[in-house]
Amino acid sequence: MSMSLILRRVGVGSFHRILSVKYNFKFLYTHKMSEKPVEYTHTNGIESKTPFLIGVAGGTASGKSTVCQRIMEKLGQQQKEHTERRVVCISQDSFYRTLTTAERMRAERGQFNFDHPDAFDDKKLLAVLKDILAGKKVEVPEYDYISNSIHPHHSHTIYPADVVLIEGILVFYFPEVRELFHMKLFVDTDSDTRLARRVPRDIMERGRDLEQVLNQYMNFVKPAFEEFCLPTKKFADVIIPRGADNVVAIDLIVQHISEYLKRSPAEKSQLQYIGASSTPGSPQRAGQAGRPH
Ligand SMILES: Nc1ncnc2c1ncn2[C@@H]1O[C@H](COP(=O)(O)OP(=O)(O)O)[C@@H](O)[C@H]1O
Ligand SMILES: O=c1ccn([C@@H]2O[C@H](COP(=O)(O)O)[C@@H](O)[C@H]2O)c(=O)[nH]1
Repeated sequence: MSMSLILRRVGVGSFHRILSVKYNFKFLYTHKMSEKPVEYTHTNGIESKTPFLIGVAGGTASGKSTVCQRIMEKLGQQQKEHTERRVVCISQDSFYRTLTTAERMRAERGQFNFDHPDAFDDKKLLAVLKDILAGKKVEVPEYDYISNSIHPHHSHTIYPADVVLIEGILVFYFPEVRELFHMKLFVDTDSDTRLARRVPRDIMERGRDLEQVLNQYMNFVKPAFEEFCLPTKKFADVIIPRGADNVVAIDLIVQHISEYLKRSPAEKSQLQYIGASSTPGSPQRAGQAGRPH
């Protein structure tokens, strides 16, 4: 079923309760020619493709990873060997920068702000995304939340794929990174729910105690969400209320990706309309006001 047919069946009114789509729904199903030519690169004499890059932002514990996992599952990608996957997912947390000794000591006491843009190595993230767009195989570090640092021995090899999802609290914060995305999703889960999910997750999976989690949340996570993450919601093309609970929204996104995967390479290159071209504040739209968040 095509996206336009789904829209007609669901009805535009109901659709807006399922997810919010910026400007108009056309973005999801209009085949607009890319303003940037799609680059075909050659690695070892093999033509490789430019993948469709999807940014997934949202507050901590909003369900970004779970939404990406659901998308991968519904597309039957989780069961595949890594080398065979057509859709892959990367976390921005893999791009936390290495802390100085003093910062590491503050982090151990829960006094380092991991929610501030300065905590990330945005240049490295940008370089890796550019390599991915160039069709290269890349190594992505694994982040260890217990030692608050990149794991010294573990990394993930990301093989060239058709669709790459990048999820993280600040993936829309850095303009150069933001402009690389062909589609931007914002997982919009209410903050009480997010805190209620973060507390058990950080205690069970990230080695924290209750007092530490609540102090970090009040001192850093909540203020930084309001200052740095929430304002980036205006850059999203699609807003997903309630995260992974929003099965209809996830199914619509899955449908869009499946249709993309069925296309020939030439059709794909035409479908790679540039998300940045519809982004308020991007060079192409300088002077136009962004939608308030
Ligand atoms: N819809 C949901 N219902 C219940 N628990 C959820 C839901 N979505 C996520 N969670 C749980 O909440 C925590 C945070 O979810 P996660 O997807 O890791 O969020 P994020 O990637 O945004 O930090 C995890 O423990 C996850 O299992
Ligand atoms: O060493 C660290 C690194 C990060 N955090 C917190 O993690 C979240 C981002 O991850 P989500 O999966 O999106 O929740 C961020 O809010 C940091 O506060 C950490 O606690 N320790």
